[in-house]
Amino acid sequence: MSTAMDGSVTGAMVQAPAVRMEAVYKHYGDFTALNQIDLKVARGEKIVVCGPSGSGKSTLIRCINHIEKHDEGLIYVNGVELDHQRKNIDAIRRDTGMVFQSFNLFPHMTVLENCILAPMTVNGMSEAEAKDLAMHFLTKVRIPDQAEKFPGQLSGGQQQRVAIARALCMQPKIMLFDEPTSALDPEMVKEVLETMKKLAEEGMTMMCVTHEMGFAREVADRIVFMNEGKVVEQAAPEEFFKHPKSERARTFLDQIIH
Ligand SMILES: Nc1ncnc2c1ncn2[C@@H]1O[C@H](COP(=O)(O)OP(=O)(O)OP(=O)(O)O)[C@@H](O)[C@H]1O
Repeated sequence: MSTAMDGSVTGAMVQAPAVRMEAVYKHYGDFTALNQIDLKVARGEKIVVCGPSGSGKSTLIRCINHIEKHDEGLIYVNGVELDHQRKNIDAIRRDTGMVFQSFNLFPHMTVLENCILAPMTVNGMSEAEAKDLAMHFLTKVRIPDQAEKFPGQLSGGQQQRVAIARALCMQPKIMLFDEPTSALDPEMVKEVLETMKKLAEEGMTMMCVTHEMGFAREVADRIVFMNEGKVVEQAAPEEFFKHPKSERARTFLDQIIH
């Protein structure tokens, strides 16, 4: 089986892509934040979404698990349509783990309580099962010893790893990251990127909005470059960094790569 640049899969077994967006628009009043987005992400693919501030990167990610509602076009997650009647929203949310810049942990709950909440309330797991699962993922992100602490007692990097573990506890098929390291002190960035890299190596489908171009080079199968609500170009990292096609991508890369 092989993956084409547009995210389609060729070979014996044809599966629906992890994400398919067709002519997607998102408007805020008169402002068009997403302007005719056509994008496919194959299962197992790692996509880095980059582009200037305000280009629509967060909006794109947020539309995929319906934190934002797209206005026009079609979005499918693992072949299931994200319909405006919201019939499939719960299933799609379960399939898409989301990690935000600001961690979004409940401050009054311990790390473990943060991690077991959704598996128990949404997936109907018993407390014992949910705790086992949470400890498994807290071990994976290398902070099992922090399980009884409150988020405020942890470093930013540790809080973000809790957020990743919490998302993994829902056993998602796709992980969506929205600038997961941009609120962190520089020394914390590496540990979060290492965690993400490990997930990538294990075959997780990932879409990451990030300015971490070293991570993009190393981990991404494809870079999606956005400007003014559009996907302006997409290419494998070596191609994108060496030969960006658009003037806007060249300027962007000049600004962020020193
Ligand atoms: N809730 C909202 N109401 C109105 N405008 C919004 C809203 N959310 C986003 N926008 C606008 O949509 C545009 C795209 O925003 P978005 O956050 O997706 O950009 P971005 O590329 O992720 O930017 P950044 O890199 O600065 O986070 C911006 O101009 C932003 O001001």
